[in-house]
Amino acid sequence: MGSYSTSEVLNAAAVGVHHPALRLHELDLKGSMSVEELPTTSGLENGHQAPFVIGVAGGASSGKSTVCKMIIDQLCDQRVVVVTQESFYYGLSDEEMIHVHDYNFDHPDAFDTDLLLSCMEKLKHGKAVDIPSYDFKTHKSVSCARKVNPSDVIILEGILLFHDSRVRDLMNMKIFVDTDADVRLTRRIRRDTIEKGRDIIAVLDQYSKFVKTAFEDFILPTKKYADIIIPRGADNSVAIDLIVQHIRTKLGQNDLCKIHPNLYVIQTTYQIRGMHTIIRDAATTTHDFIFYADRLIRLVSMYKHVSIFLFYEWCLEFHCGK
Ligand SMILES: Nc1ncnc2c1ncn2[C@@H]1O[C@H](COP(=O)(O)OP(=O)(O)O)[C@@H](O)[C@H]1O
Ligand SMILES: Nc1ccn([C@@H]2O[C@H](COP(=O)(O)O)[C@@H](O)[C@H]2O)c(=O)n1
Repeated sequence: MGSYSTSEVLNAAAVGVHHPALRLHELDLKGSMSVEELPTTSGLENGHQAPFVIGVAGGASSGKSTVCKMIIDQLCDQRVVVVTQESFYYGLSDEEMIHVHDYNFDHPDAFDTDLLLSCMEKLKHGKAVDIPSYDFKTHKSVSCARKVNPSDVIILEGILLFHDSRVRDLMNMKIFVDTDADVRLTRRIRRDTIEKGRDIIAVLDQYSKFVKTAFEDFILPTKKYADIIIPRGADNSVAIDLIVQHIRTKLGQNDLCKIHPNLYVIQTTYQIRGMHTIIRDAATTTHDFIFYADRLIRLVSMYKHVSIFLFYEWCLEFHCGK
């Protein structure tokens, strides 16, 4: 990597937030990189701009909704909608209601993930959808669904959002809110007793029987899928500022695409950021500059949807008869 230490390139690429997705193998800039793999921000193929989808997962009462609210407040000039995973809880049957204390609301099977996927598919394609409303008192969906209109940004929030790969694949950015277990439990007791009117013994029973185990078995293992981990949740305003900054950059690119319909913006990857860092550095050797500049130009000129270079077939006949 020429005269660059790993930490220099890492510093240039990382944005300051704990970023588990940044791995050394991604900095193998000279390795093969398929142009086909590079997405663009242009949504021209289907005539509308695909929304920027953010997934926010983490334990119950970790502060997910509060983090979402802070992001929305800062993105005040954008159309943002929040879709919560809890809207997709299966309603309990009469039989299940009798044994409600034995029902595991923290298991992946408690959610109608197929319905969530179909709602998200519609939203992603610019269609309004009816999102079910869930009642934590009756443990059932209520009849008045919530109409959600297509937006620039969709925030998907819920404890088990990173569990199913089909749901993860919908997301442009995955955030895990990482709050200590004792803080989560304290907040849960306060919320469930005061806001949901539940009995404290039942809250503690549910926690030790299902919530704690499900966190360890299903939620914590999905932390590895996160692009960004926010320690301390909403208290971490630095992380939230950086996330909002990143979203603004992405949305800015979408805006450019709206103004210039023939503009394709190749989405930044760590490889691209690393190459930019290298070619901008005055200490870069001529050889490295040519190598990385060439790679960057190739990415632009070879992109499968960008027909900026027209090719004509010519048949040349030489005097010698060839
Ligand atoms: N940083 C914080 N400091 C104090 N209380 C908080 C903080 N973040 C969240 N809370 C409170 O904790 C409870 C759970 O937070 P919430 O954002 O709803 O978590 P989640 O969506 O993960 O269940 C709420 O009553 C909320 O007001
Ligand atoms: N009828 C229900 C449904 C869910 N829960 C609990 O809610 C928690 C998830 O919600 P957050 O807002 O905290 O993410 C989860 O731990 C379920 O146990 C419930 O108690 N009753």
